[in-house]
Amino acid sequence: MSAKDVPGLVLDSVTLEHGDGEEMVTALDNVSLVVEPGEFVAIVGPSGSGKSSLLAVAGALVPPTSGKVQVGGVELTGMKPKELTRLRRDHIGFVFQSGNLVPALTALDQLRLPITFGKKVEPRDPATLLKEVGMDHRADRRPHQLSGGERQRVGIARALVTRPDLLLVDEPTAALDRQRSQEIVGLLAREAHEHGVATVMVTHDHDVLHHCDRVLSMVDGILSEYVPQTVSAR
Ligand SMILES: Nc1ncnc2c1ncn2[C@@H]1O[C@H](COP(=O)(O)OP(=O)(O)OP(=O)(O)O)[C@@H](O)[C@H]1O
Repeated sequence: MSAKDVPGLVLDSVTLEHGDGEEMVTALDNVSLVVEPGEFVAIVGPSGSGKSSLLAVAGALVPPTSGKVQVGGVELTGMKPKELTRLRRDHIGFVFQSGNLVPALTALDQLRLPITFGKKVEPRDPATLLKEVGMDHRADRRPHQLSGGERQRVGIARALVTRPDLLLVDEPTAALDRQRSQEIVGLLAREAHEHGVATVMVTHDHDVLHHCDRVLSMVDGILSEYVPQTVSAR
Protein backbone atom coordinates (compact mmCIF):
# COMPACT_ATOMS: atom_id res chain seq x y z
CA MET A 1 0.00 0.00 0.00
CA SER A 2 0.95 3.63 -0.42
CA ALA A 3 2.81 5.15 2.49
CA LYS A 4 0.29 7.97 2.40
CA ASP A 5 -3.12 7.68 3.95
CA VAL A 6 -4.54 10.62 2.03
CA PRO A 7 -6.77 10.02 -1.02
CA GLY A 8 -5.04 9.61 -4.37
CA LEU A 9 -7.58 11.96 -5.93
CA VAL A 10 -10.11 14.45 -4.63
CA LEU A 11 -12.39 16.41 -6.95
CA ASP A 12 -14.47 18.83 -4.91
CA SER A 13 -17.43 20.47 -6.74
CA VAL A 14 -15.45 20.69 -9.97
CA THR A 15 -16.99 22.46 -12.93
CA LEU A 16 -15.29 22.78 -16.31
CA GLU A 17 -16.70 25.01 -19.01
CA HIS A 18 -15.40 25.26 -22.55
CA GLY A 19 -16.03 28.37 -24.66
CA ASP A 20 -18.41 31.16 -23.67
CA GLY A 21 -21.79 32.75 -24.43
CA GLU A 22 -24.08 30.60 -26.56
CA GLU A 23 -21.13 28.41 -27.48
CA MET A 24 -20.44 27.46 -23.89
CA VAL A 25 -20.34 23.76 -23.04
CA THR A 26 -20.37 22.51 -19.46
CA ALA A 27 -18.08 19.48 -19.74
CA LEU A 28 -18.02 18.83 -15.95
CA ASP A 29 -20.99 19.93 -13.86
CA ASN A 30 -20.26 20.14 -10.12
CA VAL A 31 -18.36 16.85 -10.03
CA SER A 32 -17.16 15.50 -6.68
CA LEU A 33 -15.11 12.32 -6.39
CA VAL A 34 -12.70 10.80 -3.86
CA VAL A 35 -10.49 7.88 -4.89
CA GLU A 36 -8.56 6.22 -2.07
CA PRO A 37 -5.12 4.58 -2.40
CA GLY A 38 -5.60 1.09 -3.83
CA GLU A 39 -9.08 1.81 -5.15
CA PHE A 40 -9.92 1.05 -8.79
CA VAL A 41 -12.74 3.22 -10.15
CA ALA A 42 -14.27 2.97 -13.62
CA ILE A 43 -16.16 5.76 -15.36
CA VAL A 44 -18.55 4.92 -18.17
CA GLY A 45 -20.77 7.18 -20.21
CA PRO A 46 -21.76 8.16 -23.73
CA SER A 47 -19.49 10.00 -26.15
CA GLY A 48 -19.18 13.69 -25.27
CA SER A 49 -20.41 13.21 -21.70
CA GLY A 50 -17.22 14.59 -20.11
CA LYS A 51 -15.08 11.53 -19.34
CA SER A 52 -11.92 12.84 -21.04
CA SER A 53 -12.50 16.22 -19.42
CA LEU A 54 -12.50 14.53 -16.03
CA LEU A 55 -9.18 12.80 -16.79
CA ALA A 56 -7.71 16.09 -18.04
CA VAL A 57 -8.68 17.93 -14.85
CA ALA A 58 -7.61 15.07 -12.55
CA GLY A 59 -4.33 14.83 -14.48
CA ALA A 60 -3.51 18.50 -13.87
CA LEU A 61 -3.61 19.13 -17.62
CA VAL A 62 -6.61 21.50 -17.56
CA PRO A 63 -7.57 23.75 -14.63
CA PRO A 64 -11.23 23.58 -13.61
CA THR A 65 -13.44 26.64 -14.06
CA SER A 66 -14.39 26.25 -10.41
CA GLY A 67 -13.94 23.72 -7.62
CA LYS A 68 -10.86 22.09 -6.14
CA VAL A 69 -8.56 19.26 -7.20
CA GLN A 70 -6.14 17.38 -4.93
CA VAL A 71 -3.69 14.67 -6.02
CA GLY A 72 -1.92 12.66 -3.34
CA GLY A 73 -2.95 15.25 -0.77
CA VAL A 74 -1.55 18.15 -2.81
CA GLU A 75 -3.94 20.97 -3.69
CA LEU A 76 -3.58 22.04 -7.33
CA THR A 77 -5.29 25.41 -7.14
CA GLY A 78 -2.84 28.27 -7.56
CA MET A 79 0.05 26.10 -8.73
CA LYS A 80 2.36 27.51 -11.40
CA PRO A 81 2.78 25.60 -14.69
CA LYS A 82 6.24 24.35 -13.64
CA GLU A 83 4.86 23.04 -10.36
CA LEU A 84 2.03 21.30 -12.21
CA THR A 85 4.54 19.65 -14.53
CA ARG A 86 6.50 18.39 -11.53
CA LEU A 87 3.34 17.16 -9.84
CA ARG A 88 2.35 15.24 -12.99
CA ARG A 89 5.81 13.72 -13.27
CA ASP A 90 6.10 12.65 -9.64
CA HIS A 91 2.52 11.83 -8.64
CA ILE A 92 0.45 10.89 -11.70
CA GLY A 93 0.72 8.02 -14.18
CA PHE A 94 -1.11 8.08 -17.51
CA VAL A 95 -2.13 5.04 -19.58
CA PHE A 96 -3.54 5.69 -23.05
CA GLN A 97 -5.51 3.66 -25.60
CA SER A 98 -2.51 2.33 -27.49
CA GLY A 99 0.37 2.37 -25.02
CA ASN A 100 1.96 5.54 -26.47
CA LEU A 101 5.45 4.08 -26.32
CA VAL A 102 8.61 5.70 -27.69
CA PRO A 103 9.26 3.88 -31.02
CA ALA A 104 13.07 3.69 -30.69
CA LEU A 105 13.21 2.27 -27.15
CA THR A 106 13.13 -1.34 -25.98
CA ALA A 107 10.47 -2.39 -23.49
CA LEU A 108 12.96 -2.19 -20.62
CA ASP A 109 14.20 1.26 -21.64
CA GLN A 110 10.60 2.56 -21.82
CA LEU A 111 10.51 1.97 -18.05
CA ARG A 112 13.94 3.47 -17.41
CA LEU A 113 13.01 6.72 -19.17
CA PRO A 114 10.64 8.20 -16.55
CA ILE A 115 13.18 7.40 -13.83
CA THR A 116 15.81 9.40 -15.73
CA PHE A 117 13.51 12.41 -15.89
CA GLY A 118 11.88 12.02 -12.52
CA LYS A 119 13.46 12.60 -9.15
CA LYS A 120 11.47 10.05 -7.21
CA VAL A 121 13.58 8.81 -4.33
CA GLU A 122 12.61 5.18 -4.72
CA PRO A 123 11.30 4.16 -8.14
CA ARG A 124 10.29 0.55 -8.72
CA ASP A 125 12.91 -1.64 -10.34
CA PRO A 126 12.20 -1.67 -14.12
CA ALA A 127 13.21 -5.32 -14.67
CA THR A 128 11.13 -6.56 -11.73
CA LEU A 129 8.13 -4.51 -12.80
CA LEU A 130 8.43 -5.75 -16.39
CA LYS A 131 8.30 -9.30 -15.02
CA GLU A 132 5.29 -8.43 -12.88
CA VAL A 133 3.33 -7.34 -15.97
CA GLY A 134 4.41 -10.52 -17.79
CA MET A 135 6.78 -8.83 -20.22
CA ASP A 136 10.25 -9.86 -19.04
CA HIS A 137 10.61 -12.20 -22.03
CA ARG A 138 10.12 -9.19 -24.35
CA ALA A 139 12.45 -6.78 -22.52
CA ASP A 140 14.67 -6.18 -25.57
CA ARG A 141 11.87 -5.64 -28.06
CA ARG A 142 10.82 -2.30 -29.52
CA PRO A 143 7.12 -1.29 -29.79
CA HIS A 144 6.75 -2.39 -33.46
CA GLN A 145 7.86 -5.89 -32.40
CA LEU A 146 5.11 -6.17 -29.77
CA SER A 147 1.40 -6.98 -30.01
CA GLY A 148 -1.24 -4.45 -28.94
CA GLY A 149 -1.74 -6.18 -25.61
CA GLU A 150 2.02 -6.36 -25.01
CA ARG A 151 2.40 -2.64 -25.78
CA GLN A 152 -0.37 -1.92 -23.33
CA ARG A 153 1.38 -3.96 -20.62
CA VAL A 154 4.59 -1.99 -21.15
CA GLY A 155 2.61 1.27 -21.10
CA ILE A 156 1.06 0.31 -17.77
CA ALA A 157 4.43 -0.65 -16.30
CA ARG A 158 5.96 2.62 -17.51
CA ALA A 159 3.15 4.59 -15.86
CA LEU A 160 3.71 2.74 -12.57
CA VAL A 161 7.51 2.77 -12.34
CA THR A 162 7.65 6.11 -10.47
CA ARG A 163 5.10 4.89 -7.89
CA PRO A 164 2.39 7.44 -8.74
CA ASP A 165 -0.33 8.23 -6.20
CA LEU A 166 -2.83 8.39 -9.03
CA LEU A 167 -3.11 6.36 -12.24
CA LEU A 168 -5.36 7.75 -14.99
CA VAL A 169 -6.33 5.27 -17.67
CA ASP A 170 -8.09 6.24 -20.91
CA GLU A 171 -9.87 3.45 -22.82
CA PRO A 172 -7.13 0.84 -22.28
CA THR A 173 -8.96 -1.91 -24.16
CA ALA A 174 -10.05 0.07 -27.23
CA ALA A 175 -7.57 -1.74 -29.50
CA LEU A 176 -7.70 -5.17 -27.85
CA ASP A 177 -9.71 -8.35 -28.29
CA ARG A 178 -11.92 -9.68 -25.54
CA GLN A 179 -9.40 -11.92 -23.81
CA ARG A 180 -6.59 -9.34 -23.90
CA SER A 181 -9.02 -6.76 -22.55
CA GLN A 182 -9.78 -8.93 -19.53
CA GLU A 183 -6.07 -9.53 -18.93
CA ILE A 184 -5.15 -5.85 -19.16
CA VAL A 185 -7.92 -4.61 -16.86
CA GLY A 186 -7.21 -7.49 -14.47
CA LEU A 187 -3.60 -6.32 -14.41
CA LEU A 188 -4.68 -2.75 -13.62
CA ALA A 189 -6.84 -4.04 -10.75
CA ARG A 190 -3.99 -6.09 -9.32
CA GLU A 191 -1.52 -3.22 -9.50
CA ALA A 192 -4.03 -0.85 -7.89
CA HIS A 193 -4.74 -3.24 -5.04
CA GLU A 194 -1.23 -4.59 -4.40
CA HIS A 195 0.61 -1.27 -4.72
CA GLY A 196 -1.99 1.11 -3.30
CA VAL A 197 -2.45 3.12 -6.49
CA ALA A 198 -5.66 5.13 -6.77
CA THR A 199 -6.76 4.28 -10.30
CA VAL A 200 -9.40 5.92 -12.48
CA MET A 201 -10.24 4.23 -15.78
CA VAL A 202 -12.51 5.64 -18.47
CA THR A 203 -13.99 2.90 -20.62
CA HIS A 204 -16.76 2.00 -23.05
CA ASP A 205 -16.14 -1.68 -22.36
CA HIS A 206 -18.80 -2.94 -19.97
CA ASP A 207 -17.37 -6.48 -20.01
CA VAL A 208 -14.39 -5.41 -17.87
CA LEU A 209 -16.30 -3.58 -15.13
CA HIS A 210 -16.28 -6.57 -12.76
CA HIS A 211 -12.56 -5.92 -12.16
CA CYS A 212 -13.37 -2.50 -10.66
CA ASP A 213 -14.19 -1.63 -7.05
CA ARG A 214 -16.63 1.08 -8.06
CA VAL A 215 -18.33 2.07 -11.32
CA LEU A 216 -19.54 5.61 -11.94
CA SER A 217 -21.56 6.99 -14.79
CA MET A 218 -21.00 10.29 -16.56
CA VAL A 219 -23.95 11.86 -18.39
CA ASP A 220 -23.91 15.49 -19.61
CA GLY A 221 -21.03 16.31 -17.28
CA ILE A 222 -22.78 14.92 -14.20
CA LEU A 223 -21.13 12.05 -12.33
CA SER A 224 -23.32 9.56 -10.48
CA GLU A 225 -23.42 5.94 -9.37
CA TYR A 226 -23.69 3.53 -12.29
CA VAL A 227 -26.89 1.54 -12.54
CA PRO A 228 -26.68 -1.30 -15.09
CA GLN A 229 -29.49 -1.07 -17.63
CA THR A 230 -29.84 -4.79 -18.16
CA VAL A 231 -28.88 -7.75 -16.04
CA SER A 232 -26.49 -9.95 -17.97
CA ALA A 233 -27.39 -13.64 -18.11
CA ARG A 234 -23.69 -14.56 -18.24
N1 LIG B 1 -11.33 22.05 -25.92
C1 LIG B 1 -12.67 22.04 -26.01
N2 LIG B 1 -13.33 23.13 -26.47
C2 LIG B 1 -14.68 23.14 -26.53
N3 LIG B 1 -15.47 22.09 -26.15
C3 LIG B 1 -14.86 21.00 -25.71
C4 LIG B 1 -13.43 20.90 -25.61
N4 LIG B 1 -13.13 19.67 -25.11
C5 LIG B 1 -14.29 19.03 -24.92
N5 LIG B 1 -15.33 19.81 -25.27
C6 LIG B 1 -16.76 19.47 -25.15
O1 LIG B 1 -16.98 19.08 -23.80
C7 LIG B 1 -17.91 17.99 -23.76
C8 LIG B 1 -17.24 16.79 -23.06
O2 LIG B 1 -16.21 16.29 -23.89
P1 LIG B 1 -15.27 15.06 -23.46
O3 LIG B 1 -14.21 14.93 -24.51
O4 LIG B 1 -14.83 15.25 -22.07
O5 LIG B 1 -16.30 13.83 -23.54
P2 LIG B 1 -16.03 12.24 -23.51
O6 LIG B 1 -17.07 11.67 -22.62
O7 LIG B 1 -14.61 12.00 -23.17
O8 LIG B 1 -16.29 11.80 -25.01
P3 LIG B 1 -15.68 10.52 -25.81
O9 LIG B 1 -16.21 9.28 -25.15
O10 LIG B 1 -16.22 10.72 -27.20
O11 LIG B 1 -14.18 10.64 -25.76
C9 LIG B 1 -18.32 17.69 -25.19
O12 LIG B 1 -19.53 18.39 -25.45
C10 LIG B 1 -17.17 18.29 -25.99
O13 LIG B 1 -17.62 18.68 -27.28
